[in-house]
Amino acid sequence: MSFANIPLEEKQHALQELRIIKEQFAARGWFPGTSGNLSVRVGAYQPEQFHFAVTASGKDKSIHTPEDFLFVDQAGQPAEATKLKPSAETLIHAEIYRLTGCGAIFHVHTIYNNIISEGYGDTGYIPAQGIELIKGLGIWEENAKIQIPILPNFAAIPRIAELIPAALQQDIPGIVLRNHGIYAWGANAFEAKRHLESFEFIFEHIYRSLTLRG
Ligand SMILES: CSCCC(=O)C(=O)COP(=O)(O)O
Ligand SMILES: [Zn+2]
Repeated sequence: MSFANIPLEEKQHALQELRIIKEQFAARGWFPGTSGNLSVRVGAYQPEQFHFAVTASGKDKSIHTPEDFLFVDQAGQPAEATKLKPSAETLIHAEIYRLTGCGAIFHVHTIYNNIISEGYGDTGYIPAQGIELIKGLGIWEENAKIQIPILPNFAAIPRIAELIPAALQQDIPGIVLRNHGIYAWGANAFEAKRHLESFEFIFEHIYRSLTLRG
């Protein structure tokens, strides 16, 4: 489906969803120093052709402006004429969409995801078990044991993107960049938000449990 053929109402709905999520996450302090980026896919999905709305790069995400979002294609290139620059990490979003066909991807930098990803960075994954919010990831198995993948935080985003296919864990809707932040996704914005909140709960739980035990 070409970008022009995607109904205007669907595009406006995606922008409205992003605006609300952006406001909610900003209120939690989840976009320090302009970090973080958000996207919602629009139109039909084929691995080789799709479109999504993404946050513009370098904006203060705690305020709303008419220049907060733009639409890009599967290669991360603007889908229509604009002076806006897509997020510097758009290629990571594009690769996750290509591999999963998901509907929304949210990326935030938090103290907990940074500290925990550094602590387990050499292991390559964050292990978690016995934390109720694992169910928030859609994993309902009793006492499930999960491994959340960690990728190196290369300066070159294409170098990170090319590691994603091998890093993806079936049933784990997230990837962490070491000492950088998390990407969480879902079939739609509601699910991606639930997954992101669940991951962040898990990271804080691990951090506080380790601190308590000394
Ligand atoms: C200012 S934090 C460094 C860049 C980053 O990791 C990030 O999430 C924000 O980049 P964007 O281009 O999406 O504003
Ligand atoms: Zn980032």
